Amino acid sequence: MHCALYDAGRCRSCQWIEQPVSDQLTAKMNDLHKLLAGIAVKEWRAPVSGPEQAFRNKAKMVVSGSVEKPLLGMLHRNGNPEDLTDCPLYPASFQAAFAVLKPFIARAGLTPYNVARKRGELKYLLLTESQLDGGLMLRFVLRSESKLEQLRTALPWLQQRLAQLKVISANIQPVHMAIMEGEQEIPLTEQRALEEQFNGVPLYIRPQSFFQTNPAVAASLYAAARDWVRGLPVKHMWDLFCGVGGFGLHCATADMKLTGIEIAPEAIASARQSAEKLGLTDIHFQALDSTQFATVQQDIPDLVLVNPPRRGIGQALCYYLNGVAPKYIIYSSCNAQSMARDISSLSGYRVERVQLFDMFPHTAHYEVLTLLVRE
Ligand SMILES: C[S@@+](CC[C@H](N)C(=O)[O-])C[C@H]1O[C@@H](n2cnc3c(N)ncnc32)[C@H](O)[C@@H]1O
Ligand code: SF4
Repeated sequence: MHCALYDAGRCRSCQWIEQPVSDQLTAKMNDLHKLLAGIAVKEWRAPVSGPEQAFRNKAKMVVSGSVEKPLLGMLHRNGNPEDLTDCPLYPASFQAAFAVLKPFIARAGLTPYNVARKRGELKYLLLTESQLDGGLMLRFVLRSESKLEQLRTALPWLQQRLAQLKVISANIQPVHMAIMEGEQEIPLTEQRALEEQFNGVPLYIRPQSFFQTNPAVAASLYAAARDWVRGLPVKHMWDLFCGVGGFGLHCATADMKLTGIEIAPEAIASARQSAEKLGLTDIHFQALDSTQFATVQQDIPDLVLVNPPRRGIGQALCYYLNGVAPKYIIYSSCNAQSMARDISSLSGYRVERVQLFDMFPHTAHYEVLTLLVRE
């Protein structure tokens, strides 16, 4: 793929961009084979990839520059700002949105936050698009509430020009140079969630909850998990680290009991909304720590699906699973290294099937779906 910003040395985030995607896939498969070298794998499925560009549904833009001439993009290590509104990973609709957002920042008087001087208000713009209808969610990450009224007053101008904006909120992040988002989220529209749909399954995107950023590949991943689960005698399953419920909602049937566990309450609100829309009643989504939930359960399911953050599921959950021994485990991971470590801590399981999903093209990262069966 070609990226003018990469060629000009202005952004080097896509370190593999110069290699054809087929070579990238080969290198990722080699990496996965190496990480699982000590483990017998019965079936390797062919890797799944999606579009090479315009595949991201989300932009996280650092706002810098001046209020009259804001830049949306990132800061280099030396603190110099870079405008990335032309990044080819975003859909064309984002460029149109950025073109309206820049003058809006000036109209609303949202002075970009200056990291070196610790001054200014607007730190980030977070933009997400639904594939269902092109609806947009926009979040303003602000240093404080001091410009909130100005923002509210100016919003109708923005909404008139970007009719696809459905969900708008302000996130307050008072801490300097800390994680991107703060705890306080202030809704600025009545609509609080953006409706999405993968494979006919309704999903809801909200502020403060994880949502997959490559919708085409994520839809294939969820569909694969659904097909694998439907091929097994599963009447009761857990979806741990479930986020907005994508895996569980795909797998659930009217005669299956599903429990979904996720730490972020906003993600659980989305998952419950989907379950209600699907009319499925034996679905129980709860905002809890996965390990704390699991370790006090008596009713052990046929299948436990896990999709943890990069750190993996951890020793405590592995030991617990060894003890209660569900018949099947499906492990979906964005970090094959921690997944390989966790699998080697699981005893009494054979690896039935492995499939790579190229969720993060042009980088060394990938997603992998693994089915483990009790011996
Ligand atoms: C890789 S995401 C997967 C989300 C979801 N399965 C999906 O497909 O969108 C990992 C999720 O784990 C959640 N998480 C992190 N720590 C957790 C914990 N200790 N217990 C439960 N969920 C946790 C995160 O909030 C995040 O939503
Ligand atoms: S993130 Fe976007 S701008 Fe940066 S190298 Fe990749 S494609 Fe180019």
